[in-house]
Amino acid sequence: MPLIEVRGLTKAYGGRTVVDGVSFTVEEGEILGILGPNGAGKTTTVECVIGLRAPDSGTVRVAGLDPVTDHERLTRVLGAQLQQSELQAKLTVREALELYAAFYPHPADWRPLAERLGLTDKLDSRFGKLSGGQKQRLFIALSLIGGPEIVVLDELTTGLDPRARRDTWQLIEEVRDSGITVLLVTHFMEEAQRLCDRIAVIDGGRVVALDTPAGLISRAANSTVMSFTPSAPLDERALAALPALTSVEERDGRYTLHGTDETVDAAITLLARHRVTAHQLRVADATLDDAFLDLTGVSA
Ligand SMILES: Nc1ncnc2c1ncn2[C@@H]1O[C@H](COP(=O)(O)OP(=O)(O)OP(=O)(O)O)[C@@H](O)[C@H]1O
Repeated sequence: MPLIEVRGLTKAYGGRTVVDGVSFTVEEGEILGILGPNGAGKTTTVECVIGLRAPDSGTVRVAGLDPVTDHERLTRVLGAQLQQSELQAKLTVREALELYAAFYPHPADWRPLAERLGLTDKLDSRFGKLSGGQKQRLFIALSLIGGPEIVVLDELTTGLDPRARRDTWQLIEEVRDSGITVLLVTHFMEEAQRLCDRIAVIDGGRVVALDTPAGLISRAANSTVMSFTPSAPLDERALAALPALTSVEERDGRYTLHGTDETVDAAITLLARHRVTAHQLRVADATLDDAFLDLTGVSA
């Protein structure tokens, strides 16, 4: 049985539908990513999963519980870090951990948690004085303190420098490896590709694709990109007739072909037949970014 099950979720604000029949499941032990352009309905969806908002229609079950009517029991199995989480600036890290531990009947010991998250030497620092990365580590600790089976992380690494972001990714992997199921809202393609077992792409309040990162990439219309500078002029008509070619551009004598592996094989054969050398030949796979652009029409 999936740990999270969302079926036909719909939510409107002031008559405007922003989540429109969203369905997905999150299986035990996986990291499911929710990816989508600004205003796609990601946060609203996640707020329904954690019981902060009631759906207009559809059902949400988390570990078999209704997040709205079973909210009390839900907090024992689900921890959350929300977008733009804040704490009082004067609260120390230790005070925050103790305060959150007091919310739960059987909290995890916060000391090893703080140790694991590299917060031990920050226990007496005030929240307002922490760096962005330290704040995020504290929020991860706070989301784990109740000993949850599931954590929901919304835009966890927004605003972090690349180093802090990578450290946070490693922490999330450790959380998953400890057996906790993760629902992750993110804007970052690299983050989604690295961390997520599956990704639900949401656009305009609907799930437009749900697949593994590799599965999404293979759906991109232009799954392979080849570029080269030919040693002699090319027969453009022969190029345009290459199989599975979706576009060809020429700029300052350099050609870029979008297509599939079949296009690349045929282009190489064509060049060889005409005894043309392909200088600075580059062949690259499409990225999750390309797939996202294809699916949503918006660049990440
Ligand atoms: N409380 C609210 N009242 C009215 N409209 C809202 C409210 N919360 C969100 N919206 C609107 O609903 C739409 C979806 O917002 P939501 O925050 O769920 O999207 P998102 O995908 O998380 O966006 P972002 O990536 O920008 O955080 C947006 O157009 C937003 O302006």
